[in-house]
Amino acid sequence: MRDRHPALIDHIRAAHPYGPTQLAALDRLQDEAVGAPMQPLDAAPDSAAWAAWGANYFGKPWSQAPFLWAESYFYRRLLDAVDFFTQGPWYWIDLFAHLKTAELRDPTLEPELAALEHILDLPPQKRTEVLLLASLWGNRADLGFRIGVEAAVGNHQDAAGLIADDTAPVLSLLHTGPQPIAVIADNAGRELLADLILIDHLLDQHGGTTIELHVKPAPYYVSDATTADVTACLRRLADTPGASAAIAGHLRAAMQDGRLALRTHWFYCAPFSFHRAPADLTQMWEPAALVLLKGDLNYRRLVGDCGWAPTAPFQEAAGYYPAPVVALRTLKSEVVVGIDAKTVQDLEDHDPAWRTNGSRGTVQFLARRM
Ligand SMILES: O=P(O)(O)OC[C@H]1O[C@](O)(CO)[C@@H](O)[C@@H]1O
Repeated sequence: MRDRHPALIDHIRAAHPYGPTQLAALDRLQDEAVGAPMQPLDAAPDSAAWAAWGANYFGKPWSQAPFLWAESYFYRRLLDAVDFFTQGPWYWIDLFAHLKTAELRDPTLEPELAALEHILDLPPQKRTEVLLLASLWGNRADLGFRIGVEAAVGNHQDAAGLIADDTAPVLSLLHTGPQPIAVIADNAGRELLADLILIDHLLDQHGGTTIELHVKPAPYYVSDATTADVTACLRRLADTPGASAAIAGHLRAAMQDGRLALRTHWFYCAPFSFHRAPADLTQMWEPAALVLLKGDLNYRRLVGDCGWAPTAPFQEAAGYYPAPVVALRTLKSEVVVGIDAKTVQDLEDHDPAWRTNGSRGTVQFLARRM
């Protein structure tokens, strides 16, 4: 937070032609980010909620609030500073849109999308595995993580990078037949493209499958996906002729006939773990035969952002979750469970930053509670 948040504010200032009001608000947030006491939200529809959630933290340094709480509040304050929820010229202008757009315009994407033809030649079960792992490693393409840090994302996009691997039970569940699935998305851009390609395959594999794709209700953690980002990704897929464009067409058709539905909930931008999810959100998760939970932040919210021993069982940390769940995550923050002791020791010996450098991934699965 000390390094990344000031760098992000500088970046946002430089990227947009804001006027004195927004610049002054960004300056105030910058002062807080480097040590001034945390201030409450200005008048906004959700300021009463934040006033209650933050009663113990306002007036104190940001470092005294829990990390998950403080990061979440920082992104809410950024929206406030740039008048995102204020009627006027900056209303609902995504301050991170230029970063997400740049990722979709990256010329290296074109050959990757063109290569989809080869994936479609694979036998269906192998294709599920390849696309599931593509969705996992897509989580490395995270813009917030890159800003202000030198992420040592290296050569671990292989079996060695996967330090907990429940792929087998997930694949067998996905191959049982049509079922309701939920995907809780993380980042827009490359990661969301990979998620959408997986979704298309799952819909195609068993007619009768339905999928709900959960996105954030507003810009968050720089690159988190919103409805606008789903639209942008569908357009990007459609721009590459062949398999990619065909997938875009299938997904649009699935949205039109209701097999694929977008969902969101205010709680996805709230500063808490999923233990505190309200009933109307847990009711969205419960019917799923499998919830695919993407990314580092969702993982922290699943297991609780606390000091678990890395060897603590995944079941112990996530057993409360109300549906079968697979967490597909690359490690960008300290919290992790379900890693065997020998692997932990090896990682500590050979790559002490393994929990935060984004180079390791986990596929962790929990079946439905009995
Ligand atoms: O996009 P992801 O995978 O959820 O990663 C978000 C993560 O990035 C960070 O903001 C920085 O590493 C973490 O605090 C957060 O959990």
